[in-house]
Amino acid sequence: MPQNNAAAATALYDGSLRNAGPVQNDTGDAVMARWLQSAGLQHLASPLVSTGIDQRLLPNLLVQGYGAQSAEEKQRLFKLMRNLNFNGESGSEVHVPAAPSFVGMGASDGYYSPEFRGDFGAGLLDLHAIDDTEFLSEHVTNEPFEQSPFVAAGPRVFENDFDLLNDPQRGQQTDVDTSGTLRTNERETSTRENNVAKIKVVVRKRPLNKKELSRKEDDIVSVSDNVCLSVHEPKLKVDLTAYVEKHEFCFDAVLDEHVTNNEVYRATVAPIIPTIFQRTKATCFAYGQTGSGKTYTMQPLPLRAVEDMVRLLQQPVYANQRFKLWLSYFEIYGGKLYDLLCERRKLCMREDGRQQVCIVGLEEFEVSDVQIVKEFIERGNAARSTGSTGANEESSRSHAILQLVVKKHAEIKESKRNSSDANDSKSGKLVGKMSFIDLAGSERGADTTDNDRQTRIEGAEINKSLLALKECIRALDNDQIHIPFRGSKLTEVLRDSFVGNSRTVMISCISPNAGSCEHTLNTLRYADRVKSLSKSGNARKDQLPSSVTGNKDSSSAALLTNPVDAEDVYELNQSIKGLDVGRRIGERENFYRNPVTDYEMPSTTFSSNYGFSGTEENGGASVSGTMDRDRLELNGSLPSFSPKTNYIQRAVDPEAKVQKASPPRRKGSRDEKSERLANNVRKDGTSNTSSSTQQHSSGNRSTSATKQYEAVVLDEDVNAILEEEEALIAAHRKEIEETMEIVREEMKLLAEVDQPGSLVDNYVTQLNFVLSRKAASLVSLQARLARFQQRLKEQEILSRKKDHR
Ligand SMILES: Nc1ncnc2c1ncn2[C@@H]1O[C@H](COP(=O)(O)OP(=O)(O)OP(=O)(O)O)[C@@H](O)[C@H]1O
Repeated sequence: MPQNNAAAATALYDGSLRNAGPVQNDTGDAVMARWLQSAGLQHLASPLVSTGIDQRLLPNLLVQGYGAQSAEEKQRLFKLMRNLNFNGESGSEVHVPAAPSFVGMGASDGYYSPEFRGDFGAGLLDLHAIDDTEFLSEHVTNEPFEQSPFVAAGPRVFENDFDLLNDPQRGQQTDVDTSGTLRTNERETSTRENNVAKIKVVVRKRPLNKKELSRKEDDIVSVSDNVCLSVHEPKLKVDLTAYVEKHEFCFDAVLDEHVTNNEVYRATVAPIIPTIFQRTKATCFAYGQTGSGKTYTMQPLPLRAVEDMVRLLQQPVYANQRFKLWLSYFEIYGGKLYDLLCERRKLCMREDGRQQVCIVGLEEFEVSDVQIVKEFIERGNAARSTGSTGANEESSRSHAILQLVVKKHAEIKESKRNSSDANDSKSGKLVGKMSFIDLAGSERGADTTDNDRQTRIEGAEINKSLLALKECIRALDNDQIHIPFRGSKLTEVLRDSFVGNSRTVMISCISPNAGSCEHTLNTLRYADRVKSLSKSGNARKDQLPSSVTGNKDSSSAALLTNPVDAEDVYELNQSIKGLDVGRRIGERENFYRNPVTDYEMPSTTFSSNYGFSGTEENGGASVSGTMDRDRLELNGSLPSFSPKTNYIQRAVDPEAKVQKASPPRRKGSRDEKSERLANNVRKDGTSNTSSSTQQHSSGNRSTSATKQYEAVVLDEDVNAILEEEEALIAAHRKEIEETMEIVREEMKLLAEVDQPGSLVDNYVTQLNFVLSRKAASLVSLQARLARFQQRLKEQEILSRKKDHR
């Protein structure tokens, strides 16, 4: 039967689209009947045959309601037509109904046959994809993934993105082969592979842990269905009456504390795996505060992925093409790369001529079974940089990246014939890549109990990379030509996952206890921004019932109303706050020195900047009406935001920073920044006079501006220190090389002077020259060292001053 399906598809396709005349012979009828049968629509075959209706009229049947009665039948018929590419061919004759809400996909995305679809649709900056990967056969037969019990429990959860993989109805469209394994028809498989959303945001809530239970902490996160959750924030009124503020969020999926790691895999990574064999570069990462379950969530995913990938590799279509799976595991710590599977060897990142990211020295290991992968992961984890935080004894201080790469290897015979291909055959040609990233705890940067310089620098790096990551994901999903991957080492490393045919899954991990409320909210807001600002996210949110939208958390709701403006101003704050690396500041209206908070604007700050009235005493729902009106008014005055946008572009866009490459301590640069900041604050003050909260906080504005300015300066310092540190180390290396060269020259001089009859004058002159060079080199290094020491002291004083305020 599977072969029959393929044959039927081809025959019908050929018959209906390529032949000029209709296919009305017996073979055509039989093919049609079989094809309809494959979609569970066999009962439509007989009337068609008996009436001699031409298949080319099939599209019109949908319009006329011929035969297909139920909505489900019509949908199946429609899918069938799309698979046969009737739409692409028949032009105006065909009625194309509105796509059934495939979030993030155009109505026709991924549904045309290879001939019409072209090269996997529009990719972002798809410059290297074609050069660097093999063009693979679209006709791939895959084993489908197991139906998730989780999905079954909530059938609507993944209906938009993952439905075809998890659709129980698919049983009717698949056939069982002799070995008992499920096989899908080829065309449907390739269609499905392109139907996985470009970005998926999933939230996972962990259960209360022992400590939290012993402290009798409340679980403040309730998962209402599999896509929405509520955070019940305990609050106090001014008169100390307790009340609860409810924040609602909706995502592509919300996984509660009962969901197992297997189910997490099926909801997140499983649907992407087949696409890796189709030239896709995918990224899955976990985000959240320390101790929220990122590592717990991320660690099993590669194992499950390898299981499925190995199964796919064994399929003849891939085995015949000599596809192999390779694993590497490295970490980014303090902006530097270390190989976790090679004694933490320091790695260098380079770009080749085609801007392809290449991590020099990174060891890749071929893997063919899960057990080996398990061992590699354990080995890598043991080498990972961890430290203790209040919330987690084994807190990650680095971003760990595990990559599974599918490569196509040339035949040995071929490589012998053409020796220039020898290297290729050894390393293989990249087909697709799956990167798993266990991000450092998002609050690492403001570990208030341990705020030494090293921790602050670590925190600044973490903040920078999280902000850059969000920027890249947004750019990716909005089909922006410019992807700001230079924003951090993390995004630079993932550069090739942000171009071409890519997929991203973000798993936001949250802790349910009341004590983590603020962090939980900030994690959810970060996730919300990643999702809601994307095209697909907007589409989804637009469909939300107004009650949900109205109840949404204020900042999220603001973004729904006008994502661009709100985001721009939000980014202004983030660009300032995200750069902050010191201890938490007490005043509530100012940003906190906490990286989680660094990605979120406290509601009062938000209100003060925008004239929104989300005060503490108002629940999200009760203020939403006024807030929306205010926002709409604000949205009407777009031009007033442009200076901020300019600032944001300069402050956030790391490429702009790189291009300017101005010395960080240049006075002019600080003055410029200060001026811009002051302008922004002035703008805020003049454009948002309607808000009560703004009035409330206006008295603090100048202090706030000063602190924001200080934060920018502090960040500049941290960045400068990191740059100078690199430069110092490089200079030291160079100095050693020079010294060695000089020593060699000295030895040569000694050897010469020892020769009988040598000229001592010559020796003295040359030695003098050599020693001067040696001294100059040392003095230069010492000067650099002294400057660096001074910078460290300045930074220390600056941050202490800030801490004491
Ligand atoms: N869904 C869950 N079910 C059961 N236990 C969990 C779950 N999520 C996390 N845990 C437990 O919570 C603790 C902290 O989890 P984990 O180390 O994964 O946090 P993390 O977010 O990676 O922290 P950090 O950023 O500090 O590394 C671990 O002991 C882990 O076993």
